[in-house]
Amino acid sequence: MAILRAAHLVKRFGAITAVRDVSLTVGEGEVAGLLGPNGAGKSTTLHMLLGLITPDSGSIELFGRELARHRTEVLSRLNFAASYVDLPSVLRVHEVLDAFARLYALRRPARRVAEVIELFELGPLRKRQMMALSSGQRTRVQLAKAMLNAPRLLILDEPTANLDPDAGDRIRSLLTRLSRETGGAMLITSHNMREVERMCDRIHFLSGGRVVAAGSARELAGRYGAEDLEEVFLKVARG
Ligand SMILES: Nc1ncnc2c1ncn2[C@@H]1O[C@H](COP(=O)(O)OP(=O)(O)OP(=O)(O)O)[C@@H](O)[C@H]1O
Repeated sequence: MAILRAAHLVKRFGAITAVRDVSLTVGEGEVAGLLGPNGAGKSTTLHMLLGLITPDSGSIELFGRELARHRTEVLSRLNFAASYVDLPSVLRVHEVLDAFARLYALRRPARRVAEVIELFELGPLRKRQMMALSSGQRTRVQLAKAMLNAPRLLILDEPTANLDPDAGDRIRSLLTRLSRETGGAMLITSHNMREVERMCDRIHFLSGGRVVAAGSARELAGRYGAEDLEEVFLKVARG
């Protein structure tokens, strides 16, 4: 079953058409990638899928229900993390997680907070203020917050941006393990082609606000006569 089905999304900001025609599906347990050059419309697409902005046209179905008509219900089954979203800097790690656990109206908030602290190895940091964390540590808190409600779809906008290769590699391993263990689907944007090759079952390539190619990394490389996804990216981005 498709967890997410978006069809012919369009979004304009005044004279700018950020998204012209984006259709994509994400299946149960699938890790899907959204790739494309700067300004291709990736974040705008994610923000429509999250109900943060409304498409000018097109449709979004999550878990078989229309987002526009079942907003509260479907949004409670997904979560989001992005490198550009800051969590309150004066709060301590456990306070941030406690606050979101309550916001999500979890049945056993304290227990779930303890579980994600363990999962993301945040125990030694739980009393640290957010402002005193490194980028890699902050990313782990973002992901812990995003896993609080055990989402069936986790949407990640550049989850490893700003991380050094070691921290990025740890986060990728963790996300891969999470998707395998929980069976939850993920939709990820990234400019790191090796990350996408390693993590994503299926890739949607955006350019100029349109999906111009979709398939696995291997299928795309074959279709474009390319060695790897990096070469596919260059061929697609340069038309
Ligand atoms: N709120 C807004 N108002 C006006 N234009 C916007 C707005 N948000 C996005 N845009 C424009 O829409 C286009 C798509 O932007 P978007 O952020 O979706 O691209 P992106 O693929 O996520 O890029 P990047 O890889 O740089 O993050 C860009 O031309 C951008 O300038």
